[in-house]
Amino acid sequence: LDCVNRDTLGPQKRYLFKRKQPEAPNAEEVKLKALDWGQLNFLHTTDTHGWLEGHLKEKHYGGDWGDFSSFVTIMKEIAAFKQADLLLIDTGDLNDGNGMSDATAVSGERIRPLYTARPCQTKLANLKELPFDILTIGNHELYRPEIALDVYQNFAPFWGDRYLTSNVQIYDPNTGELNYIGKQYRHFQTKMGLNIMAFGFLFDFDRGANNTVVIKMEDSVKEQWFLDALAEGNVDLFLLAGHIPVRGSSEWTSAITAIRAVYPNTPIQIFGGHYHIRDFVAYDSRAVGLASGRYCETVGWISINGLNNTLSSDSGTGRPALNESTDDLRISRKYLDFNRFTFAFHTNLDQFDTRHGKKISHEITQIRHELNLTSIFGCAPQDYYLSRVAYEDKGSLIRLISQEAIPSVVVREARRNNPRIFLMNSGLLRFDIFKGLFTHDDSFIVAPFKNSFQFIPSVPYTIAKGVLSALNAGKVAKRREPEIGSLGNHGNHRPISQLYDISPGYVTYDDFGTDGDDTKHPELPNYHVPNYLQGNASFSVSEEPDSVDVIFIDFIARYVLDALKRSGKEYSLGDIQDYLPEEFYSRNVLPKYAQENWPC
Ligand SMILES: Nc1ccn([C@@H]2O[C@H](COP(=O)(O)O)[C@@H](O)[C@H]2O)c(=O)n1
Ligand SMILES: [Zn+2]
Ligand SMILES: [Zn+2]
Repeated sequence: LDCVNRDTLGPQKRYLFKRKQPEAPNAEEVKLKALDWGQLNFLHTTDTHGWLEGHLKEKHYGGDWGDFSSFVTIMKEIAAFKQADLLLIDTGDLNDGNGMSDATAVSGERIRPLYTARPCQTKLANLKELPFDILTIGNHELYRPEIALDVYQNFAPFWGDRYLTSNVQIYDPNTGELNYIGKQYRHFQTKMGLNIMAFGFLFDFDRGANNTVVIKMEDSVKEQWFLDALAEGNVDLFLLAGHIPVRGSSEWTSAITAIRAVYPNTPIQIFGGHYHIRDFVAYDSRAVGLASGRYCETVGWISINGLNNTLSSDSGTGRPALNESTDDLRISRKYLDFNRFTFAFHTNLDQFDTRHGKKISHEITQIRHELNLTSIFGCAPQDYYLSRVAYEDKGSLIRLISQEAIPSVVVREARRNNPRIFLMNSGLLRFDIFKGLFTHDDSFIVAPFKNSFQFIPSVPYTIAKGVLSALNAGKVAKRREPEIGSLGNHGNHRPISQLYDISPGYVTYDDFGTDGDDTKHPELPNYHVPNYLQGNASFSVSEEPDSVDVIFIDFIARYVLDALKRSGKEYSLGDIQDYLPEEFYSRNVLPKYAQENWPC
């Protein structure tokens, strides 16, 4: 392959037969196990949110998009050698969460091309770097009209029938027509001859920009085009890629029910996302779903054997979807840590870089430089965690933001002495702050959104003091909380049984048990984060002022109105004013706070 550096790759047998443990790059020495390969295999990313530079401050998630490109390219070669299929899937939310994606005029405009980058010509048709087979859209591609348009005009056309938005549409600015952003489905044959019908869905999202439409999934799967697609027949496996949590989502129930009405036994493989966790669910004896985390921390792996009642030569691997099932279908799943050590191990190559992967890594460095991502606002005096410590802890990020940073930097001079409360959704905070340099990049990593501050002046305190609890009891302006058994940002939790001397990380308990994490980490603590937070200024908690200014993030305005009503007073949109005269967004709070409070 032109894109593979033959000097380092060598003949295939060098990496296919000599399985040796590559030298661990640092103290994080772990014993990984070879992956179970099947007839049909998948690698999956989701909710990358611009983290293509990798985690610069956490080595165990330190691989970048170039490393991943090399990994995927070689894994596809290994699949070809094994006469197996390997498909690469992504389930959306490409922007919002990192300087790489958000320090640009239109979020994601510099990172989306890194998905489609094809700087070397290949002799093989369809070999793209990265060679995604199916992608779908996330809610973050739809919040702002210009992002949705960029996806529609540039990203979707590149992928053709690989970019599936079966229930997401956009008004074409040139024709005024309502069109699907991508294609509705793809019916294709794999290299090894498996017939796959793929769809790409978004959860029932109602906050998209005005130029977009999301059709509820229960309606989508009743539409004629969907029924016609099912009627085409000749399907060995349904592949449903969706920006939808795999556990407990009525959206997936609708899709599985619709397919099962026509195909009671055909395997269904779901790839989900949006909750930012690792998870795997068995829906029935031939339908399973995988969620592969977030932020380029995880690469999900699935292998399937027994399709068309044929067990491959590697038929010993995998297990039935349900414990009690006697079905022939054998499935395995793994959550791989996104780092070079993992990629080297599973390609069985110490040097697994392709020329193309190196180019992508190089381009990432260039983009970071161009976007000035390493410029420094200050030095954080300690770590601040979103959910690793309790709210009362001085290392709590949500306490830092709600009690200190916002009250100190979000000030309308004319009302500086008025008692006031600040209300915000915790979902606007995306990641921890680590002690040390706090950079331009970190400011997007922690709080990427351009949400502005609004307020209702002089609300009676008797009403205002009930708003936070009314908000937390009401509709959620955040991703829905996973159910019990699947808590928090860090996956499902279980007692630690097998630990190595490595960094804390994901410890996952899913429908197949506790052996999903490729690297065994000590478990991170995980404290509940309420959906809404409040800070106060110009009065103390023991005081009862007559009235307060109620200041809030515009993203939650309608929920605040609803909560005020439930607390006893009805306000309307007309009562809401901008709090700050100039453009100042939630993403600007920490840079200003760091400049004023965190000297280096
Ligand atoms: N302008 C915005 C947009 C989104 N949010 C928060 O992000 C959550 C969704 O993120 P996922 O990665 O889980 O899709 C959303 O529920 C909000 O909490 C925001 O604060 N401001
Ligand atoms: Zn997301
Ligand atoms: Zn999402």
